[in-house]
Amino acid sequence: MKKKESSVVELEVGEDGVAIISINNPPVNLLTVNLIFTLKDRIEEALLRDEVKAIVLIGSNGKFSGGFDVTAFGGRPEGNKQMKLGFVSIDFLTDTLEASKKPIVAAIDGPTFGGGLELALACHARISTVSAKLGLTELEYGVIPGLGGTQRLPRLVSIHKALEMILMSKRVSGKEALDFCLVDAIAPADMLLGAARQWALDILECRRPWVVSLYKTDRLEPLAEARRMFRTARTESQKQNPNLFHPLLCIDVMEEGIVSGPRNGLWKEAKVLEEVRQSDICRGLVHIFFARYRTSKVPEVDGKSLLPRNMKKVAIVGGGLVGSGIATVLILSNFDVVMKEVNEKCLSDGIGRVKANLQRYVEVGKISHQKQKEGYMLLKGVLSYDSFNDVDLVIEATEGNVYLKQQIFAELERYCPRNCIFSSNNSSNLNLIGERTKSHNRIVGVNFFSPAPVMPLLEVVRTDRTSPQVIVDLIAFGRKIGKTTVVVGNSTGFAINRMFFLYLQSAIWLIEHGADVYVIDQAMTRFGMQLGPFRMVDLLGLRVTAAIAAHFVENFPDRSYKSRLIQVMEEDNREGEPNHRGFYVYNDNYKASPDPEVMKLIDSARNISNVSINSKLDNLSEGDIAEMVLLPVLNEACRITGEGIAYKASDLDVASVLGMGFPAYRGGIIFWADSLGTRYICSQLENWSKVYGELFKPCAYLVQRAYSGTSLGSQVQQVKSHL
Ligand SMILES: C[C@H](O)CC(=O)SCCNC(=O)CCNC(=O)[C@H](O)C(C)(C)COP(=O)(O)OP(=O)(O)OC[C@H]1O[C@@H](n2cnc3c(N)ncnc32)[C@H](O)[C@@H]1OP(=O)(O)O
Repeated sequence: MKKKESSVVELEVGEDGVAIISINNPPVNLLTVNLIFTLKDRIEEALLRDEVKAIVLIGSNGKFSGGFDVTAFGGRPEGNKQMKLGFVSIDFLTDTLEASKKPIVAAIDGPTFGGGLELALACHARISTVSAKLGLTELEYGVIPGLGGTQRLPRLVSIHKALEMILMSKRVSGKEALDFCLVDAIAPADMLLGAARQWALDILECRRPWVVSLYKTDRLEPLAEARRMFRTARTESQKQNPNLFHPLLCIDVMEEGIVSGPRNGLWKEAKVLEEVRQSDICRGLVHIFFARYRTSKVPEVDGKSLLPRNMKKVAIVGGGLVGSGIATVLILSNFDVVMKEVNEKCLSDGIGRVKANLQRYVEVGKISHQKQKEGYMLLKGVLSYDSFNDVDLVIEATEGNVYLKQQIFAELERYCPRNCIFSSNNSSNLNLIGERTKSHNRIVGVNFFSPAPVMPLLEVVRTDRTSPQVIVDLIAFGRKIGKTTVVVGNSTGFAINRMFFLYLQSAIWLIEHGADVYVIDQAMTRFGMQLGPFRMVDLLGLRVTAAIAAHFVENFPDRSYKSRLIQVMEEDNREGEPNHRGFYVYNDNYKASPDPEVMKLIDSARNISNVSINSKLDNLSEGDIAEMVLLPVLNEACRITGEGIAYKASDLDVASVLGMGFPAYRGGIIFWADSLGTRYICSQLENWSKVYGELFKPCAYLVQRAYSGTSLGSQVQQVKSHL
């Protein structure tokens, strides 16, 4: 065998005349402009060499390609190479690779996303392993498939399926891909190369079809139906994300290819890609993509030398709403779970809630009956700590006071193994909770957000004594249960609840001073928040909200706005979603409708607090509302950073997106604020605080950043945590 190597793309010609071209750019074989040009050289070389009859394209180490390196997106194009990116799809993929006179087959294993899958789509056949993961995920980064994916995918799998895959950035397994003809055959990983090789020779010898995806038409729907599908897709996309324009441009590009022919579609794709990759939306989404990776880099925790311990069994103390939600998450991730309660009744209620959660998942098709059955087997209910002798982690999720929690932690120390991690899911001070133990190095906060099975964030709270090993273990634990972990320092409310509280405070302040509940919620969802503040309170439940509020007012009396509204609503028997009455009323399917009665309750709260309506606040624009609600949240985020509770500003971006529903395409609360500028924000808050009071007063950290003209996202000089 003759072998020619380049650092990132290798070419090797076998005795059967099949050239194996292998992408070799660890860890996930990302594509860069340079790599693509090298790949083009290798393919041209193989096409020129007489002994080469056919070509197989593969990725090294069982990973076809994680797609294009998205660091290239979100900024200005740099130099000529970047400028060529959009045109690679025509010069190289279409006119060289797809038009080649020798058959080219993609051998697909592992991640095959974005540009990686687009490379494979331009080949004349695709052989995959069952477990490979394929998808055109570009919309998640604010761009569109730019290497021909908008044109080839509909022609291979139908317009209907392509729209679904591209607009939802849907990832499918090799097995699913075979079912709808995205791949031509499946092979076991150790036989993949051989199967692809044979397939390429079969094409050459006319035993298999030589398919040029770009010109395939047999799977396309008739034109009138296609137009209807594009129209529906536009309407749906606008309904779901009215502020995003790149999905609409993507649909335009797909339609162009169907109506005016694929070559025109390719040119339009190239043009649109250049446009969207420089947009603010792309910048925000790429920022969040990398910020999520950075959350696992925690000061004084060496993630390279410390290996996470394998956790298998978790105990949960408390089977209430929160405890049973956490138990559900863990069971679905195959952990053995021990749930402890204080008496038979509470225990059977707790277990009943977990079972109801699993049953609901079966009904909506999220899990199979088999998985439900396995879930039941993983859960054990207990009334004593006796079966805690082999648990790896305990999560305390009770509603008790600090004294009761101290007692629980003292018991844990008696019954659990020496390496077991003790954690608490609440906003109390961890140093206080662990006071009656000698286990401070393994005490940590593990905060899930409600509803635990749905919310993708895990907040891990570290005290000054929590060991780095515990942090490494919990980051791995978070990954295993499908959550992104943000590690923060120990303080009242930690990070996410502090931001959430301000979201609520500023909104309540506005309605008590004259703004309308539903106008505020609408302004915030139009800004892009997943839920307006009042809809969010209903989802969380008024009882939980009242508890968070009381905690804050007690701990931050000088800057808390002391409203009686939540209390007045509770007295009116409003629990939020749990009893279908809160700021909204809910039908049996939890569809929310405004409730005119709420106005009367707001009036009572105003009377109790002696607040009068300010006519200026009646007529705020949606943009003004968004700023008046969110700048106090940002102010709190600045305090959290300034106090050293958050280690990186970008951690709060991730926390705001995953924990509060802040729009990812605005890059998170800090990234968004930097787009407004610290001087502007500070002067807005200063003006409001003069008229409206302490709630709006900019904190010292923000004032200092505004004064020095430094962005909030730039590296924080690490302030010592106030622990
Ligand atoms: C022009 C084209 O149409 C546009 C495109 O191709 S858009 C890009 C589409 N690609 C994707 O959506 C893939 C995104 N990546 C992933 O889903 C996962 O990384 C993966 C499934 C490929 C691999 O997962 P896994 O093996 O767990 O590795 P993971 O830890 O995630 O990533 C390894 C490193 O690669 C980086 N990385 C992964 N995908 C990247 C990408 N597309 N761009 C830049 N960096 C990327 C990660 O940041 C990480 O860096 P770090 O080690 O410095 O933290």
